[in-house]
Amino acid sequence: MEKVVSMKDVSFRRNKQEILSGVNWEINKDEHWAILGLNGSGKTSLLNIVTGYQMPTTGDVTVLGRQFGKSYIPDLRKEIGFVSSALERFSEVLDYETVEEIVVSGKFASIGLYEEVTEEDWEKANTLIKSFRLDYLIGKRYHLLSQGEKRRVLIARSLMSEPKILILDEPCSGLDILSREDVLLLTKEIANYNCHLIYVTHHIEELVEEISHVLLLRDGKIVAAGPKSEVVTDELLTETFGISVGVHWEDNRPWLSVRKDIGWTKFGPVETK
Ligand SMILES: Nc1ncnc2c1ncn2[C@@H]1O[C@H](COP(=O)(O)OP(=O)(O)OP(=O)(O)O)[C@@H](O)[C@H]1O
Repeated sequence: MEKVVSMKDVSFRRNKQEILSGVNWEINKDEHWAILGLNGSGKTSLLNIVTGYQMPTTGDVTVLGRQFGKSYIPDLRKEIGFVSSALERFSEVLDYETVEEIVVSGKFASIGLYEEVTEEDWEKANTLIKSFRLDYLIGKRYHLLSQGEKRRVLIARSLMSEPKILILDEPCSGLDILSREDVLLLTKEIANYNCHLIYVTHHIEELVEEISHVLLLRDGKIVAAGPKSEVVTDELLTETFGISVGVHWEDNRPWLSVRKDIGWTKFGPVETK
């Protein structure tokens, strides 16, 4: 069966720095992944390779049936949706557009409305707006939305082009608990849109039920990659984050606590028992 993403022995070097090394990773059909790792662990670099924005220094990469080095990569990008807080930096372009204009413009995978929009496009945008429970915002301009509403609108927009992979890069960063839960509820909807989710976060409590698999990254190397229940463990997360942590599960959702038996100084861990 064709893999959604396949990486074999991938490395990525810049200025003699080994940013990624020995990366072997596969996403199969119907899997939804989360990527966790400290700042600077290589998450963005890994995603830049998946989207074809950066070529690996060594190794083989195939994404959605396109083998890097042998396929035309710009076509691939049309099949990958990407939502990150970086998009909000373009907000002056979006500011005076209405919620429905922003969602429908996702058809062109560009910011703003530049091409002709058909009746069918509007219908599709309206369906997305309804299923993402954004209808109460119809007619409202982007700059008037709360941070959480902006994220949800951008996620709805990203599905207009029917991507086969959707990357959400820290979609809940900076949100309060209520807005975070609203965004997390959307992951259920996204799973119905026939696309494969890659969800980047620093917080394991965002690994909701729909996330089936997890990749842990530390210093550019994979600590573990596989089914969520096998990867989200005390030992593997402690290794990934470099601080002693414990996981507990509530309603199939993991939560993290820092363990008291180990204290931290600037020189590293010390026993406190
Ligand atoms: N093009 C590049 N040239 C030089 N160094 C780079 C380049 N891209 C990334 N790096 C370095 O590689 C390391 C990994 O960066 P990356 O942005 O992939 O980490 P990250 O896990 O996404 O971090 P964060 O959680 O802070 O976003 C960092 O030390 C970064 O400075």
